Amino acid sequence: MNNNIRISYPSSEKMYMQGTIYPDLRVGMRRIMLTPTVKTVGGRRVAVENEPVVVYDTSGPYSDPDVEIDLARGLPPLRKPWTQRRHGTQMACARQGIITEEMEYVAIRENMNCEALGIETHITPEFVRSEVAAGRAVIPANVNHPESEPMIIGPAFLVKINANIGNSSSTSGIGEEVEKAVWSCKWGGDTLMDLSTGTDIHETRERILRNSPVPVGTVPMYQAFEKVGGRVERLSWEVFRDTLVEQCEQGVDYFTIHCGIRRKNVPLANGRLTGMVSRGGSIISKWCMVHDEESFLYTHFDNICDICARYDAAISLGDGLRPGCTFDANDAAQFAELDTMGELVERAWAKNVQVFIEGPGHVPMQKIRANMDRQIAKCHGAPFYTLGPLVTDIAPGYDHITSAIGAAQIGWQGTAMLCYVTPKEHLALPDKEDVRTGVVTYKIAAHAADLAKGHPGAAVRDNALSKARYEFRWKDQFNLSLDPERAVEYYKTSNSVGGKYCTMCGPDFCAMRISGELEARGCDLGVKELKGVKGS
Ligand SMILES: C[C@H]1O[C@@H](n2cnc3c(N)ncnc32)[C@H](O)[C@@H]1O
Ligand SMILES: Cc1ncc(COP(=O)(O)O)c(N)n1
Ligand code: SF4
Ligand SMILES: [Zn+2]
Repeated sequence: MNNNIRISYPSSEKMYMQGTIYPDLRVGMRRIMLTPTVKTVGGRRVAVENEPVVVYDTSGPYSDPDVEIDLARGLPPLRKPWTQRRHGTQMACARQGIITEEMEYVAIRENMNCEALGIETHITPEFVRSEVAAGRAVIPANVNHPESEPMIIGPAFLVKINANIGNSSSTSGIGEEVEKAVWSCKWGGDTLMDLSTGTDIHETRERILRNSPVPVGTVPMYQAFEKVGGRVERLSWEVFRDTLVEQCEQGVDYFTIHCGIRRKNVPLANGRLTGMVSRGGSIISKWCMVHDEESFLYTHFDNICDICARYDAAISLGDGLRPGCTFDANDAAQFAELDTMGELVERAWAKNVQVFIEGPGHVPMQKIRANMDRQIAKCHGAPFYTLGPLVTDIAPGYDHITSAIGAAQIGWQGTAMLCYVTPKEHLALPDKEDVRTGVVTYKIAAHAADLAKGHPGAAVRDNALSKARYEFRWKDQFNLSLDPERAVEYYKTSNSVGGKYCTMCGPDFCAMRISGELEARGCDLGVKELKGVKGS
């Protein structure tokens, strides 16, 4: 294993913001340093400073040069002192009116440096508490995953993205999976799901958890199924329960469990074009049919909640009957399951267990809204977490894009977390480079949704980048971008750094240059001082 794993970003510094309720809190952020704007005023060249831009940072201690990284030992246990003095789940605390360390942490994190910029925000620690109390937001934070930096999933907050990693029976080792995990954090992944189904499932998860600064989710059914040698008839509540406890002990922050599948609803998927595409969903459906019994995930739901409550693990109600093609979208099977999930939400809340709802899948654009509306109508305000959705089926190799189109739309409509899809979807197990592409693609979808929703301060980075672009501050444009390495690589394919144009139009046709010259001659084109972008 490469023990020197580090994350760095060009012209960026790690910075920390302090807590108020809890002055010991240090909330990590990234500050991007910019070069000055050079103007000619009255024949003299003057340099006007551009303020650094502060951005949300998922890279944890990996980007802090003062923290020693040792993958064999794992990250520092940030949350340990907090969880040791606490009794009860985040939801239990919230309902008692207690603002936990995690709640103040996420409030600071979501606002970035809005206060310094004079941008108003609705996000206060008390607001976070009230959203968690109402079940409208989830802070996935297993007491046994102290390495994780708190984050929040809810429609009133920044839209989050999840990256799926993990091995399959055919490929990849533990070192590779840890590398993918850290890589996802570098590019902006907010949570990770370890979906391993191959060898060393327990040890792979252990190494990911100990080195993950973001919450980790799993589908415990995969390991339970592996334990019974892939023989559905041998599966039982007991095997599942023991697996769930094992993973809770390790520190898994949220579990995808397909509790919404009822035996009576399984046949609804029969007439579909692509049947069932959920692994967990197909396994539990087969169990129901083989045993001719109701699903033990449904009948034991309260037991599942009791286990999760002991560790403050959250439940992600898995969409086992999600449509696997646009033709099957919004059918009776899918919506029967969604309605069942709505029933289960209140039972989780009765035990102070945080819960969110998984959604599809493959959905053409005109059918996306009905998914969000029905989730809102039936699930009592619990956050929605969707896979894409992919808006067409005809682009294998480009399904990060077919799905990001749907993800941006459903994110704007109120979905709280978007599960990424990589270019390898439907084709092969993604590698490290696919993780980067998937994460950056989903950052685009999530950020587009944040802008459209008007999240406080979301536009600061866009405006700073646009200003840099207009002023031909190329390095600032690259450094402010989601993938600076890619931007500079493309620029260099046919430019030498620094010109007042690029090879797209060439010097004579560069509209931005012509426009800039007009302005310099005194034609005011109306660009005003931008909030949060000083030095205009
Ligand atoms: C539910 C989603 O999870 C993805 N998925 C399943 N297993 C893995 C894995 N090991 N790595 C990455 N993605 C995975 C599938 O491609 C599907 O889109
Ligand atoms: C958003 C999301 N991520 C992961 C899964 C689990 O996969 P599966 O349902 O295939 O077991 C899921 N159902 N939804
Ligand atoms: S991605 Fe591949 S292995 Fe998974 S369901 Fe589709 S065809 Fe089967
Ligand atoms: Zn698919």
